[in-house]
Amino acid sequence: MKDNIKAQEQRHLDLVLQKLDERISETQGRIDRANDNLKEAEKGWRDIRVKFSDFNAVVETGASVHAQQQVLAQKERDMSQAEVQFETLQKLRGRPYFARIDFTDISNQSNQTETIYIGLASFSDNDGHFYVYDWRAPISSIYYDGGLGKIDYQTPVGKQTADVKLKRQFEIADGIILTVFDTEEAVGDKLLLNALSSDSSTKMKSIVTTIQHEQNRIIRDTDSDLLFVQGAAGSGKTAAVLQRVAYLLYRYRGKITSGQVVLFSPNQVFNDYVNEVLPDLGENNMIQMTFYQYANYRLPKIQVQTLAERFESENDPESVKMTNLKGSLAFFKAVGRYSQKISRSGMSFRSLAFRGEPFFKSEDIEKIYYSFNDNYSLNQRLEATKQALLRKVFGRISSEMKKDWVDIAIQNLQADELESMLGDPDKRQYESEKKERNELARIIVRNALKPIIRRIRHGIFMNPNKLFLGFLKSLPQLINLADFDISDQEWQSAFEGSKSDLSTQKLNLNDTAIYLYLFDLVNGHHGDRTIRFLFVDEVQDYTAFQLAFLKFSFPKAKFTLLGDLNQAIFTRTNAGTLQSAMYELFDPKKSKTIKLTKTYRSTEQITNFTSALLKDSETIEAFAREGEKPLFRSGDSLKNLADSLSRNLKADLTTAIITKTAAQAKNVYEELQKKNYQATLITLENQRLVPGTIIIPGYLAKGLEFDAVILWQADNRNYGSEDDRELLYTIASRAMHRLTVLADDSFSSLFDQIDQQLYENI
Ligand SMILES: Nc1ncnc2c1ncn2[C@@H]1O[C@H](COP(=O)(O)OP(=O)(O)OP(=O)(O)O)[C@@H](O)[C@H]1O
Repeated sequence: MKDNIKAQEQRHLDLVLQKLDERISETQGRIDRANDNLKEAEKGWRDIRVKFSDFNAVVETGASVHAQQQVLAQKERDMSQAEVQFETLQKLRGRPYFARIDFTDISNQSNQTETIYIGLASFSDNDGHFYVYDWRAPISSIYYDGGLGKIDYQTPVGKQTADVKLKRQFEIADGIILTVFDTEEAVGDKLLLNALSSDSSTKMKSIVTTIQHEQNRIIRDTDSDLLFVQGAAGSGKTAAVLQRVAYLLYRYRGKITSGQVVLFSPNQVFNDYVNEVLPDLGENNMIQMTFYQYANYRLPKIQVQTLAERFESENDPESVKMTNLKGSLAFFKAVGRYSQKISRSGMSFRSLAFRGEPFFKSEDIEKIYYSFNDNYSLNQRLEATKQALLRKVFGRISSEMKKDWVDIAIQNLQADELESMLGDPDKRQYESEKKERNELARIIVRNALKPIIRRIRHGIFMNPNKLFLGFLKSLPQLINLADFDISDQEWQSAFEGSKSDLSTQKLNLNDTAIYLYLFDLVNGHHGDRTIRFLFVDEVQDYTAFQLAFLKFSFPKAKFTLLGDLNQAIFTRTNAGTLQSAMYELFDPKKSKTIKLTKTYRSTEQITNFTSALLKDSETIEAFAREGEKPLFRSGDSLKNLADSLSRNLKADLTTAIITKTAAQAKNVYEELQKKNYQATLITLENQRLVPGTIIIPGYLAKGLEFDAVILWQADNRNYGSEDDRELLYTIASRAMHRLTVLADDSFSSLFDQIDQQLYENI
């Protein structure tokens, strides 16, 4: 019976492949024709006569150039459409579909059973018969959402119901059906187990064939302005979010592009790790950056604290208490209040000099700034000040022209300078020498004034550093510090820290967000309104302030925040606080939280162990995939490391040795080199993952996964305080198949709470 089904399905597959082949050769023909057309069109340039003899000739030339450009653009569009289609067809050729569903559409009240096949993209013939449905099509949702029987699915015109009679899954390779199985579940565990048992790779893979019901809710959500996803390590948050981007680009095709979607990721190594998923799904990558990159791009002249500095600096200027304050929504609001105060007084200015002399003193600019109507917004005030200053600058031109420095400048002019100012000497016609001198003087003065004009136009007469420090200084009047358990003295010393940082053009990450927000408010910036969807991965490492600032900076974007509150290695954010802060910023009616409790990355043994490491953790359910218990090995770490590495090598696993700091990683690397052991050291964000053994500090391993993880020197020296628990959990949960914990002597007491049955001590 089963063979019979397989044979029938193979016949159907052969038919689809034949249709695909036909379409591929048709498309190849279109590409060839489009190519010929393009070449032909390019020849059109030769027919354009460039004429500048009179005005009409110039207009005529311009019109022909424009027409030629239009023709070329159209041909290029034809060409690239054909190429995109060709690529999609080629992808389908390898594996046209992965599932089949038979159902009756209850909403239609028709009793006819329909059969659809689901794959990476839609494929239909010219009569509109669909051989394959895109996994993102509304109807495809029923594949992910349930077993057999009645299932609702959302379409752009509302909810529909289908009665599912058959769900069939396929494994296909090179045009041959390897396995067929019918299932009554949403996505059969067998298929999922196959997907999860495979080896890790340096690039994340797509999960379209095995998306789980809860993940599908995340992927297809279009109602929420704020979608908050809380999920344990390895529960597929990142995977879901990447499929979500692909889904949104499909759902809003023609309305949004990948350039209107931004993903804030934990570090650049991670950016590199995930950057093939969307192209594999036939979509372009969204914009991806870290918060540090964004801040750095906004403040090119200031050295923003890097990830390594933030994690490794021994004398971290910001205590947890201070981060709680500076990262709070209350602080964010205080910046807003301060900026309103600024419309009455307190703005800081810098003098503008001209030829070494003050042109505008800061007090003069201040007087102008506050001379306008009280109800001017900060933006209007700034614009009005710019206009007033520019008027004064232009008003100075004629008096400046009479000055001696101008005469000297004229006398020193070289012939070529003179020519570039006044044009060809043979064609110059001035009534008098005086007129010629005046013309030269005007040009010289205008040129000399250019820098000051530019500074005025760019608002460089404001002093953002002073403004920022002024704000910090007056904070005790804006916020009750005691609510954050901070004394005036502690605040004063934090203020001194920020002041001294700024004197060397540096800012820590808390201060950066504050500085930028205040700067944007006083400059009347309203953020980037083109971005429609914004994702923040590892949101637990952000403060409420940073998130509120992102909302301010991308006011038209719908937010999807993904986090695991058990992995808060930077902020030690309290779960509830971050979530409730976000609910305060968005309309609660348009906000949703989805929890993912099942984890997929690690074997059941590893997940049980890592969950036991947590205190008051959210529910974590392991996916049933068998493996070894984690191994604890104490004694000579280097010897144990070599043993563990060779064991993993025998099992064909790639291994990450994860240390606490970059310095330790470097040390391990040097030791391995002495033993001629091949490994790659990753200590900088801009490095890429490579196959084989890697050595990496924990904070750069965020969001990544490896076949095997060796946790380096997991003793009390490295992980001695409660604050290290999240980091330890984050590192251990990177392991897919095997976890080894090493310590020279005794293990960190953070492991004490774990039932000894859950690991093996050797
Ligand atoms: N539905 C699924 N089908 C197949 N594989 C899945 C599925 N969901 C998740 N995975 C796999 O599980 C692993 C972990 O997923 P992912 O990295 O998205 O988790 P995460 O929640 O972002 O984890 P972390 O918070 O630890 O970074 C990945 O290898 C991913 O491909």
